[in-house]
Amino acid sequence: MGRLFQGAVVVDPMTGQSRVLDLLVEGQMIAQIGVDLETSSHEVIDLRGLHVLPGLIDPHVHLREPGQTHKETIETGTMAAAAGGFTQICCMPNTSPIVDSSEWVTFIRTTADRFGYATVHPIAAITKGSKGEELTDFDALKKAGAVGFSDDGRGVQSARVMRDALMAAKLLDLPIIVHAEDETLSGAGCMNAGDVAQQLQVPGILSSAETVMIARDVILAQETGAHVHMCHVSPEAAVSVIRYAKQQHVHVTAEVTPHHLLLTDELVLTLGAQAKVNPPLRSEADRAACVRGLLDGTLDMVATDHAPHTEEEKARGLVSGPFGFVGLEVSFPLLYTAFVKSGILSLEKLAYMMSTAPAKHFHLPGGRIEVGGLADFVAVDIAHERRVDVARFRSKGRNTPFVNRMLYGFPVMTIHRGQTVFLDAQ
Ligand SMILES: NC(=O)N[C@@H](CC(=O)O)C(=O)O
Ligand SMILES: [Zn+2]
Repeated sequence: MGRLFQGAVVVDPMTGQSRVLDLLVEGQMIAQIGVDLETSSHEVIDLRGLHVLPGLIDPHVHLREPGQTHKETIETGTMAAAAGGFTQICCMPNTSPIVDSSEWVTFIRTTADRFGYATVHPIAAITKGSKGEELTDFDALKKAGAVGFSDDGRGVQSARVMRDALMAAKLLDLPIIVHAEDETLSGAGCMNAGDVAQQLQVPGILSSAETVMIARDVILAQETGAHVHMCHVSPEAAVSVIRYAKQQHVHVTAEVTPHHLLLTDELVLTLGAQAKVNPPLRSEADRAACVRGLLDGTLDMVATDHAPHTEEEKARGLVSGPFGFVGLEVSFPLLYTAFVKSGILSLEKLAYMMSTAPAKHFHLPGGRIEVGGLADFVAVDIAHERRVDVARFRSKGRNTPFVNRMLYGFPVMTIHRGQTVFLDAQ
């Protein structure tokens, strides 16, 4: 007996076409896809009125375990992923301790598998302790399951260390995942350098702090032939540098977050620390450039940069509170409502950028719905509007500037390897 998911509009990011189809799931796999599949010997799940997308894949999540379990755990973070329609996530190594040894890579994978809400692909540190000095053992980390290397949370300040990392990663065919930040330029800033920071008389973070590092690293990627992936791109000039590098056939990919696509530093005036994130929310010109970059393929994929913090930590305020927003449980509805419902982007293209593209560029399974493929998919409701209700989050974090927004496209059911890992109770 299989499970027959009946009557949803199945979104195909590969062909750009969507139609009403039934999906038969047997075990962890999709056994059949077709119109009016035979039902008699199966459990039937009625999905009429919903859209089914390949399980979303997030290349940039902070799960906070080991060491910061007051902010999030592997269990709560993967529950949040399931609630947001994500069946696979890549997690960043800036935990306590830093994930710079194969033991921690194995710990994260096995812990996530034990809960089973989503598949977690650890990203291991580039340098020991993410101190920017000595490379970690890339070979051992890859063998333990790391899908790439990053010192995210900090930039690798030394060009020599970055070049050595690119050479080592290239030998293993894995990406170096760049948090682009020159600390001599970002300094002690707490928001974008600009009119709003001046008005509030708080230290700013220059756009150049990000763009010079992106420029440096595409040059190093060109010279070494390695794959460099740019995290959470935010300034207009950085989008231009990446566009130019792609024209020069540099192996560069890039991600953009919902907040950099939708918000600007004006929001700091009303939300203060709730609008504090790194890289910071930037100007309207930067935001619009990120949207153009996503539409023309310069920016390949969406990342939530889910970065949970407690209310007490955020309450320390704009200057001393931590950077970051939670994102797993709001990202799909945010982008569906802002770009698909308004007609700027097709649903198939959004599914491509939130599932197929990360699978392709990080060499992960999934990213499509096909016979013989993993039964990883999400059913979303695009017909009804709902409020972002942080009290219902699975994440321990409530720190989102999108609180109380009315959105379409919330996930209703998430299937991970054939199992129902999220079902909306409403
Ligand atoms: N993005 C953030 O504002 N914060 C991230 C670090 C990071 O992704 O750079 C965090 O770990 O809290
Ligand atoms: Zn980062």
